[in-house]
Amino acid sequence: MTGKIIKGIGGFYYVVCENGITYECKAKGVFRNRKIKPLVGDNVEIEILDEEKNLGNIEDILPRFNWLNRPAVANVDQTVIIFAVSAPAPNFNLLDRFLINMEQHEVPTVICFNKVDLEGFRQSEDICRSYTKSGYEVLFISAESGYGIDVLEAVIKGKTTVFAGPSGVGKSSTLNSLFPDANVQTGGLSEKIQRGKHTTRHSELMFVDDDTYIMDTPGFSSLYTEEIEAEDLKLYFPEIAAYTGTCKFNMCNHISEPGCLVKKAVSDGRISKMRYDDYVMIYNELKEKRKW
Ligand SMILES: Nc1nc2c(ncn2[C@@H]2O[C@H](COP(=O)(O)OP(=O)(O)OP(=O)(O)O)[C@@H](O)[C@H]2O)c(=O)[nH]1
Ligand SMILES: [Zn+2]
Repeated sequence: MTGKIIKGIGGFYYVVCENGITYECKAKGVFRNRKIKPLVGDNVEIEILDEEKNLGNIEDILPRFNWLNRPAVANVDQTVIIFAVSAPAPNFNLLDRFLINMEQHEVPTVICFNKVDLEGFRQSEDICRSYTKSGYEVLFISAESGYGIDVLEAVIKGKTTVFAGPSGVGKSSTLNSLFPDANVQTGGLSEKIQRGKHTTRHSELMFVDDDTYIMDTPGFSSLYTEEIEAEDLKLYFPEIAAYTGTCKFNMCNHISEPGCLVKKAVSDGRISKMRYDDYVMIYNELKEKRKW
């Protein structure tokens, strides 16, 4: 039988199968020789050992189409990154770093700006909207008033979505308005939300309905753990990557080379100046790092 790992604790994996039953499994399959560890989100082949107690054994891990380190999860259709338009004001630099990370792992990202009911929205609206120019889907919502929640609901339907966002942006409120009675289906999404910060949290996919799964990630401070070569950074800004091979120099890094079409696009307003400035800042950081 095939199923999906939704949780892994202490050597046990919880696998939801096509029949809707969750089996508690150990991993003793042949894949162990291949030195891969099962991840939450993995689609697996299981052998059922005990129908009554719902026990099984993971026999094989089906190929992954992507995976993330933090949170550790495989086969992610998308991430929804939540920021507030105000209170707290969006940290666009943090957003850009998050987006790089997702591009690196080839996980599509939907950017969701919450708290549009607040006055402060006017100050950040234009920059928030400019992310569509970078190629991202941008949603505006208010968990408080319910504005846009239906659109977000449609975005996550039938997909496996990782929710991320810095503290205080209203991620929990958003999840609660999406799934007001989630604990019925997920075995305690709202309970989980209320448990707060002091509980050790492990990655866990929550089954919403047919083919719809979500994962809530607590905070995301340790973003920049993976190595990137400065010269590869341009690949992870979609609006910059679009210019690959078009500048005067084929290997142009779009920093200070003559005949750079990216710099021209920035001065013409086709590429966001703020995004480009973040690109240059991070590029220089990566260059500096290499000297050490
Ligand atoms: N005005 C307004 N306030 C909101 C909205 N959504 C959430 N808030 C408020 O923002 C604060 C933070 O909301 P939470 O849902 O706890 O935020 P969180 O992102 O889960 O924060 P952490 O628990 O720290 O990770 C709370 O006081 C909420 O009432 C919204 O759409 N509009
Ligand atoms: Zn260039």
